[in-house]
Amino acid sequence: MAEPLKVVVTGAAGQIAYSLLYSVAKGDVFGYDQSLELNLLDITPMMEVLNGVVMELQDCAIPLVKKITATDDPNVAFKDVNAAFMVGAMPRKDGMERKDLLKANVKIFKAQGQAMDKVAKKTVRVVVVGNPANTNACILSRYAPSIPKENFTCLTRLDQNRAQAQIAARLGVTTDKVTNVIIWGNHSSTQFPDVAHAKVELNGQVVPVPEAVKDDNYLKNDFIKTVQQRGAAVIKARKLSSAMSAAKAACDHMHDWFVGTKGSNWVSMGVISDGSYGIKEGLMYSYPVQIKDKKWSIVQGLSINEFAREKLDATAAELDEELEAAVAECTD
Ligand SMILES: NC(=O)c1ccc[n+]([C@@H]2O[C@H](COP(=O)([O-])OP(=O)(O)OC[C@H]3O[C@@H](n4cnc5c(N)ncnc54)[C@H](O)[C@@H]3O)[C@@H](O)[C@H]2O)c1
Ligand SMILES: O=C(O)C[C@H](O)C(=O)O
Repeated sequence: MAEPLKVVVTGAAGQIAYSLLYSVAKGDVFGYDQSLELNLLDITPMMEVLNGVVMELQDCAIPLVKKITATDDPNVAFKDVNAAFMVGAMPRKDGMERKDLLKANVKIFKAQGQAMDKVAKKTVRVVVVGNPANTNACILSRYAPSIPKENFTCLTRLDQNRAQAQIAARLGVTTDKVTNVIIWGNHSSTQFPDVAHAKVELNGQVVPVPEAVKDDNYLKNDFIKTVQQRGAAVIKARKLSSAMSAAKAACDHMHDWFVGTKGSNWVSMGVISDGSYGIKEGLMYSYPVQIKDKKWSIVQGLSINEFAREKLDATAAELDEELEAAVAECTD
């Protein structure tokens, strides 16, 4: 068996982590023959709860898990880690937008970036889940300058999974038949779920999603709104934000980063913009990416019509504003 991989989960006593830790521990993300050392970080008042999570993980009796370290010290949690799931942050309540969390959460990512910079492996691969995820990831990266910017990403896979599931249900197929849906921009209500380049396998034939759906009005209106508002709909119903689906998406994201994408398929990830598709450099923007040898690259050359252009720019403008506010918040 390969050397153990060191994985940190922050917010480990919270609700997303409760699903996430089980999936990671049993091998869904890094492989069923990859042993693991799990570092669990939460804040001091949550240490008793976290201890309960550790007991449950032990009681799962999963042979892949070689060691579990529960701590409230980021310098211990991030020490030599290969992969980081950055979940620890306050979730929004009914009626809030995710950017309303900026004030409460962004400083967590500043402090954790500083710790990561000191003690994490320079090859660590990081996915930020805590909201506002894109901007938190940007701040985390800024405060960990010794780690390449490409190693910081944020989660928009939940939005992709939601979009894929909506299209699959509409066409009466399973979700695996729908590929190459794109989430552009911010993990917020300005995100642009785009199926212009998506494909679906229908009766053994692969066809473009717009051709299969045959309802442009639905794709330009209800479909987009449903995906944009899905997080809020879950909060309204559950009185808690999505957790099982968020954990599954975080696992999908990290799995594909480590294992790679298949053939001409792509997935959506928030990554640092290099100016592709006219988006300002330095924003943490969700793009379609392909992954090989644990390196992502933005899919180039997709046609962007006027409708899409407007949406790509609107979500970029929101990210720009958020980042400005976050930087101001972090300047003491
Ligand atoms: N990007 C996405 O797709 C997505 C999806 C769902 C939820 N989220 C976000 O994920 C975050 C976590 O959601 P949840 O439902 O698990 O919340 P939760 O409140 O159940 O758990 C959050 C945990 O983080 C801990 N925490 C707070 N500050 C911390 C710090 N400085 N260091 C370490 N841990 C800290 C809390 O003590 C708590 O245990 C929220 O911000 C939520 O909005 C993002
Ligand atoms: O909507 C939220 O605030 C939680 C999460 O970001 C989601 O998309 O479900």
